[in-house]
Amino acid sequence: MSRLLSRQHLAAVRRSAPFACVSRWLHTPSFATVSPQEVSGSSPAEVQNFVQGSWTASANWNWIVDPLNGDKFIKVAEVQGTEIKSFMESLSKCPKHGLHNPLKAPERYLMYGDISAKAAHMLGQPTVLDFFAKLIQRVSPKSYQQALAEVQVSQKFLENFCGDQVRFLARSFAVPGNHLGQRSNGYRWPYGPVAIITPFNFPLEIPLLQLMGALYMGNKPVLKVDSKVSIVMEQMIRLLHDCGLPAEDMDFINSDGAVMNKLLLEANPKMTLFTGSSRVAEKLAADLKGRVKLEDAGFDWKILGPDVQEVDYVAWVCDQDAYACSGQKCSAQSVLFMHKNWSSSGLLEKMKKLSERRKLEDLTIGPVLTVTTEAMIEHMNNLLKIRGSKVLFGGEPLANHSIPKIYGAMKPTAVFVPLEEILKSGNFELVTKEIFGPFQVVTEYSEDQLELVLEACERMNAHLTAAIVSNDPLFLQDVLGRSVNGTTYAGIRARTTGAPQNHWFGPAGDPRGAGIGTPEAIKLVWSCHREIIYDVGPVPESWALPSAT
Ligand SMILES: NC(=O)c1ccc[n+]([C@@H]2O[C@H](COP(=O)([O-])OP(=O)(O)OC[C@H]3O[C@@H](n4cnc5c(N)ncnc54)[C@H](O)[C@@H]3O)[C@@H](O)[C@H]2O)c1
Ligand SMILES: O=C(O)[C@@H]1CCC=N1
Repeated sequence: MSRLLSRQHLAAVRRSAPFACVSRWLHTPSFATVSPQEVSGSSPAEVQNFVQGSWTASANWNWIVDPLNGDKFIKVAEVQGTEIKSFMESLSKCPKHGLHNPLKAPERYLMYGDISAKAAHMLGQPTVLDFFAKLIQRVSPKSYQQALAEVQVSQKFLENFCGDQVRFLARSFAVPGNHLGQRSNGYRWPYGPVAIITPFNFPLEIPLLQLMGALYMGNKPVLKVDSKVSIVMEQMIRLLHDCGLPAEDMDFINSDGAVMNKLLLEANPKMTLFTGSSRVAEKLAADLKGRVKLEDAGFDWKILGPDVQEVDYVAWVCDQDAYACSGQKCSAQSVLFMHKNWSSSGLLEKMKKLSERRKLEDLTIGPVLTVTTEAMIEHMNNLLKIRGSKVLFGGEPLANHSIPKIYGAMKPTAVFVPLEEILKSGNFELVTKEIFGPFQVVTEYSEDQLELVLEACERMNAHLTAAIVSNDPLFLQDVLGRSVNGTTYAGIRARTTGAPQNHWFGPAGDPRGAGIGTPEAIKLVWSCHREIIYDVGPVPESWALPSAT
């Protein structure tokens, strides 16, 4: 039973387990209480909560089923509505001026630089990289390379904020005043008690980068990750504790959406970072009276320009952008606007061939955790009712698998819809609906239809990632100047996915838009501006009481 075990118990398990199991446990990192290879229906894992410095269970266990075979393989102690009091108390212990700020406990900025350095070193160990990559694969099935890349981005992020880089996030500025003794200082100030809510598809990267950003700026966060994948962050929190993260600095809650909603309404965090669907994002924005930053849905576009070149490479990037992680990236290529010059280039045939390479055995195609096969087929059939539409490839369920029916299992699919049809008001909402699975819409445009393409992009509601695949500088300049997506790649190698830690990732065009991972994102999301005006005198000897004004 690879349960959540105390260190002593773990040592006993390692002593008593059969050699093969021992060898696996021997390669399990010291902080770990689960083994990715062990977790299964016959050896289920447990996930607990962490509140006010202690790991806790709950009266309610929510069983998570293995996305590959439906076995109950993880049980999560999901906090019930009657059990949120300790989380509320914990958040209430943090004042609005935070656990630290530029004028209070500044040594904590240095502490977090040290924690980042230690965590970066530990996460960079090959066995630890592999541990998290495999654990991610178990709960959010993606290819090993995709899972490893998520861990590597997280590790590089931690490297980025070693040493003085955390205190540099709180860099302030001074402006001279009108008279001696007066000056104004601009500071980045924490919010204090905050909340972080993250989805299932990046079990480590999104929660970790947002958690550390919140802590760096002096906040006290309660973190909630989708229960389907929260085992990953539970293990990462253990790693962070081993690297010096103070036990009282953050809480970790497992719950369903409704209980988390209740906690937010009753604990009143001063800021909530939400990453997930637009439906929930808009609800929370209303419930929390705007005290949110959102990374919500992505309906991400790619425009191929008139200059056809590097067709094999472009086809490969299109395949990766649309179908890696079975299309379950907020940055996934959802619609491809192909200039007509590409129609005779063989691009679509190459994309079809690449999609057919994908197989369940290596998880280059796999379970879809929030859209069923039936829902994807229904969406496809609705698109096929549009005049001139057709399936380019895919369009069928995966075969020969044991993926439970609560999850989707679909071949990589592309549906062609004529551009003029897309723009018709009766079709636009349907065509631009985000399908969080291996599904994309393809269309083409002629030289004189770029305006229609840009109209389509303007009418979309989500402006997360985009790609303009061209090396024509005037074309790039024109499209970039008349679009808004917050993370836009431009050039013949442009992609929509795989954002690393070294550039902004987030939507644009929405004042509630969040970002992740960069200094700009951390400061924008996890701090606010505070101006302190010093006016210490001396009062001039000649001063006399002026008339009232
Ligand atoms: N912008 C980004 O960076 C980004 C990244 C990943 C996923 N996403 C989006 O997330 C969606 C897929 O994830 P999903 O279907 O799990 O999203 P979801 O909104 O259903 O769930 C996201 C998280 O919110 C929690 N939640 C649900 N209802 C809640 C409520 N009322 N109050 C508080 N918390 C609640 C869930 O338990 C989960 O932890 C897609 O739309 C995708 O585009 C966006
Ligand atoms: O490329 C992506 O979709 C991920 C999500 C958050 C940052 N990068």
